[in-house]
Amino acid sequence: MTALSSRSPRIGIIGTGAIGGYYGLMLARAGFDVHFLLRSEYAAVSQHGLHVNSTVHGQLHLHPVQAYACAADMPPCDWLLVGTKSTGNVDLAPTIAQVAAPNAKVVLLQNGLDVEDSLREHLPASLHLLGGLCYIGVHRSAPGVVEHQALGRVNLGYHSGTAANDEAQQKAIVEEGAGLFHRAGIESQAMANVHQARWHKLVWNVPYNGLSVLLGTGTKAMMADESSRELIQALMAEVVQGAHACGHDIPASYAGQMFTMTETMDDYLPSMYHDHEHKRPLELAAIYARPLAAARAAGCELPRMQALYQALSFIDRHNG
Ligand SMILES: NC(=O)C1=CN([C@@H]2O[C@H](COP(=O)(O)OP(=O)(O)OC[C@H]3O[C@@H](n4cnc5c(N)ncnc54)[C@H](OP(=O)(O)O)[C@@H]3O)[C@@H](O)[C@H]2O)C=CC1
Ligand SMILES: CC(C)(CO)C(=O)C(=O)O
Repeated sequence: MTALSSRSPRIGIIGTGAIGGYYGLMLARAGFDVHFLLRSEYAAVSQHGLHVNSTVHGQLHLHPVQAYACAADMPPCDWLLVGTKSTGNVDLAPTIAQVAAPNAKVVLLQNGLDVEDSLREHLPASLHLLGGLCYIGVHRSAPGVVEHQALGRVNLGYHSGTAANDEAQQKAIVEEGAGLFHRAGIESQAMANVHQARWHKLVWNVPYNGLSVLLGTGTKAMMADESSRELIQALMAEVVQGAHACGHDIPASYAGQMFTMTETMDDYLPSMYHDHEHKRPLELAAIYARPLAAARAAGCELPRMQALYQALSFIDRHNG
């Protein structure tokens, strides 16, 4: 097992949107050396800093920000937190490779199944790749401004890299990652199986993300209507069925817990709703196409999820 570095690690945020901005700001406020890669919001963040308006922590401001418009200008980072949408993963590997210190750990803070796969094949073999499951409600309201509505936990699981055959090293890496978040006051759990953890997260994202776009509404209205409640429950049951077919046991009670949790939440617009509003591509491959294909390959058809995916594909193609 390789020894973990004792100096404070340098953290790079690749894609400073709602997720990257929130977690990056929290880590920087905890004293970590955090460097932020931005695209369209570079000028605003360089000038005015990053703002988080949080229902949990109040109004937070980070200024100045170590902000970059170009990956080549960033210093080598030990941990890279990727906060871009999964729709851009195929093109992201050169950017990550440019910023990564030797043996760096790259965490994909994204929703969806196996989002790591398309990136892994283009990354240097020496980099460790982890999945990060964010249980949080955040969105951007203006350049450099993030609204934090609820929650915040990040669950981490090892995906691939040179520790693939060394469970003890994987555990040490994942626990080191969780430790960074803990030091910033953020809940984080190590997950033994990242594929299973991604299926778990889909139980919420499959119904609510897609239906928010299709029905044009947030969770409150969906949870108040008998037809949408039935559809949500049926979609959740299909995700659990798909996970089972792929060899991942999700307890039957888990879907019920997610449903009840959403009933108690304030009205919430999932990230796919915001993507549709802003005419950005929807994360349909990660949240729908890939799980559907995995379930089908295991002999399991998920008809309601398939219908939702087809309707969303139409909407996505006509939203440009
Ligand atoms: N928002 C939420 O509450 C949750 C989101 N997630 C998941 O987290 C992921 C990120 O979502 P979210 O933060 O909401 O998305 P955002 O759209 O808010 O953020 C994405 C950011 O990545 C930037 N970006 C994209 N490509 C590049 C690039 N090549 N170089 C530099 N920057 C780039 C975008 O810049 P630009 O402004 O130029 O487009 C944007 O700032 C998604 O997979 C989502 O499903 C998971 C749980 C909750
Ligand atoms: C539902 C929520 C807010 C918490 O599980 C979430 O994680 C998401 O929007 O993806």
